[in-house]
Amino acid sequence: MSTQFTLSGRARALTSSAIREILKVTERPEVISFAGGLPSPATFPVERMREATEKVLREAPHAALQYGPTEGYTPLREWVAERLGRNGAKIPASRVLITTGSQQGLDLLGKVLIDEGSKVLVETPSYLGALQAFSLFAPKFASLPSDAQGIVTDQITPADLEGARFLYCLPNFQNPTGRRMPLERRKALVELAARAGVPLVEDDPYGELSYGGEALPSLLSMNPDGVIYMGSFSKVLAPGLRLGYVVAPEEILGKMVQAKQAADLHTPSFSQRIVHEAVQDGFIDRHIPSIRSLYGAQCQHMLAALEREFPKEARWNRPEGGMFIWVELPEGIDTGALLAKAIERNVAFVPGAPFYAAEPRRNTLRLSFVTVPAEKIDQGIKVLGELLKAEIAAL
Ligand SMILES: Cc1ncc(COP(=O)(O)O)c(CN[C@@H](CCCC(=O)O)C(=O)O)c1O
Repeated sequence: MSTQFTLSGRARALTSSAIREILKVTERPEVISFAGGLPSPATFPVERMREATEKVLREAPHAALQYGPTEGYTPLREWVAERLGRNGAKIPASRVLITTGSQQGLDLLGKVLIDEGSKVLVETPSYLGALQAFSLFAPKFASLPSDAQGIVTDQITPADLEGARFLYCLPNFQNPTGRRMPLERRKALVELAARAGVPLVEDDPYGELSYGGEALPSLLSMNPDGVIYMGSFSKVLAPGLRLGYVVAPEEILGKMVQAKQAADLHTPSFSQRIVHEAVQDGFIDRHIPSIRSLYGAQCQHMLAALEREFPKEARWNRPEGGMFIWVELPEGIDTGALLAKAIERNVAFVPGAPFYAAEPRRNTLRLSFVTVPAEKIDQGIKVLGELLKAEIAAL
């Protein structure tokens, strides 16, 4: 009798991350990948991390290799709270939970806030990793009207907000569109959500990657008791550390801690202590300008290549920070089918459809401009331009 595995209904409903699936293909060195939001390896502070690792193993080896508290390494929680405080959000360290990447924060939020059929408000489009994490709990997504500046707050009605468990948004350099929500809309969104009693979930892994260096106030800073904030070390240090954090009012955070206990007990002590050591003495503030400068140059390089190589019918944004350019093509173009042809020519991107909770616009695609060097951007965009011109000619 062969072993019979019976999948749970939840497992049967699981789908793969389009980004993760494409990344399997892009491991071939000849592939020029604009797919994953993988930070440029040139930004990884290798020497700093080596020194921090050696210091941690010299000064606190047993604590670094031992189990630790689910909430996280207290000095790191305090560092996060202090840094957010300098950016205008006065919150106690007791509201900070260190997570295994901010992606785990999305999973924990789903576990704690979503029942089957719960109404969850999202942007149009939104981060596919969040849609995937939340979908595990079978919510009823409601996509909010959005434009080049994010959620169109003056089109939100009380009926939109009625009964929503939370509203998930990315005000800074949004994934996948690269857009940034202006101050007036941030204030309006916080006001609308507070009046309706709907929690805001502010996902902010790219907040410090503004090319101009200036920052707009976080939603968290405007209403700490009504906003759950998520941050990450992935884009300002390195994603392989798998270190992120969630900031939430104590009642919710306590439930996320319980959910995390059941998931992984705690975030690796080793990573937390190394990162805490690495970020001392203002290292992050000295390090981030070099990332902004590189990504700003990469962005300008890709924009020039798009102007040069893409068909005149294509439209795209001009981001002021972050890692992504969002391309819209004529109706009838299916970027899912286009990806297969692009991969045959060793170029990869993420088709737009998986970023939509409903009514996917298949004539869209996301390009990450930070991961490959400038000359590869030229080569890859030239190939995509040729493929797009052929597709449009065949419409
Ligand atoms: C809005 C938003 N929220 C959370 C995450 C997860 O970042 P971490 O877990 O903190 O590394 C991300 C990272 N997303 C990247 C990386 C995904 C990498 C991958 O799936 O391999 C992307 O969209 O390509 C994000 O953009």
